Amino acid sequence: MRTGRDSRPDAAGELSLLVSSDGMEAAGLTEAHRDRPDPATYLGSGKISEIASLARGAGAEVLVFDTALSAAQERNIERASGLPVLDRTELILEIFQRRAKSREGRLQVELAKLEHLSTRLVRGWTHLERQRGGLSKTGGPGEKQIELDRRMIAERVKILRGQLRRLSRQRDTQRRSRQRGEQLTVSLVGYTNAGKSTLFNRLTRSGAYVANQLFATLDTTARRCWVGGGEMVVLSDTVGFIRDLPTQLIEAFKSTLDETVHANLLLHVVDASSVVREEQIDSVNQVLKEVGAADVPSIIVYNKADLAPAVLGPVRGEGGRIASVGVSALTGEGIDELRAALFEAAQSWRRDNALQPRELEPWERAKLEAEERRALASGETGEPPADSP
Ligand SMILES: Nc1nc2c(ncn2[C@@H]2O[C@H](COP(=O)(O)OP(=O)(O)OP(=O)(O)O)[C@@H](O)[C@H]2O)c(=O)[nH]1
Ligand SMILES: [Mg+2]
Repeated sequence: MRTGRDSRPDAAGELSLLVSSDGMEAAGLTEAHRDRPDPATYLGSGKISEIASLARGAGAEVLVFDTALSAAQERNIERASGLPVLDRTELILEIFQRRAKSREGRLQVELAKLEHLSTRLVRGWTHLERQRGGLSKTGGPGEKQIELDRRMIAERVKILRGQLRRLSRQRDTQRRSRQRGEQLTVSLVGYTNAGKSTLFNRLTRSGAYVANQLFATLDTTARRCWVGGGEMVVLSDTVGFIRDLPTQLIEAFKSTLDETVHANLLLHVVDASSVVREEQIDSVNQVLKEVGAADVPSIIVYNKADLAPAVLGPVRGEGGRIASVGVSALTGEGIDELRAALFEAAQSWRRDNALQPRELEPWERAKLEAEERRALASGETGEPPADSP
């Protein structure tokens, strides 16, 4: 179900991917356009009954709205249609919950869900009710119950915040020790499903989880990445962004997103084959701004060049620095140019900060050499092309 004046051609595809990423199957899709949403029901009553009968005809068990609904709107649509309703925020929260694997990830999602829940309690509507067994037909819980729920939530939120703060301190320490390594730290950012993990695996020869679903990656992983000429960078794969990322998630994922804020360089990975790639770039820049990473230098990586070959080849911008490169993380096309760009970035970062390459520990050198041997054996030299500095 899509509403509003949203007529981007890819929005339907994104909604279908979101729905399937939550383990559901889309039974049908319908659009509604309203200049101003009804404060009580979002849509008009005629439209809601139309949707309800469509949904029943298609055997749907839940209505998903590709927009944020207020607690009251949600409750009223559920009553009018007789079907449970998920709005866009809740759908994304559900997906995050499915994906969260690490302890930190689980805590972050739980916190985000509770924060969301507490906004829903304000109007005397509780989703705990749904968890307790089906839709209430009697007009919601009593004030006393709401008070209890609210107190329980507040206590749990406090505990979660404390645990997350401790984990965040650990993360800071790890990050500082990495930064003492005096290597350029590079963070992959981009719209969900752009191919960040595929690119991460290609560059670091590791096995991060890749899937054609939204938010496949929730946790941050960092690996060394050899970029040729004896130069190395530390590359992090991170959670993908999406248009209108729920603010509760941004807040809860603060420490994960901090990896991005503290990176020396961002590789902004773009699905070059998407018809809405400019909008996706804007959405990502918006989230970067919200997390305070707007000023971190970045290179745009147009990925999926196998589907959009026009993007191949580096483009230089201000001061001769590389502004964008085109690659296919899938086929490996353009990867040498990307490595060369990283090599260049690492060298100029070193120059700017008057840093010497760090003396490697023996085990690091051994690991690096093994990596290099593997790279050579698989036909990837990892060396910058001959014409680069
Ligand atoms: N054709 C093509 N598909 C690609 C390329 N890179 C990645 N993909 C596919 O795009 C989908 C998403 O890839 P991921 O690497 O999981 O994307 P991601 O950006 O890490 O996604 P999230 O972790 O969900 O944010 C997968 O089906 C990949 O196989 C590419 O260069 N070309
Ligand atoms: Mg990923």
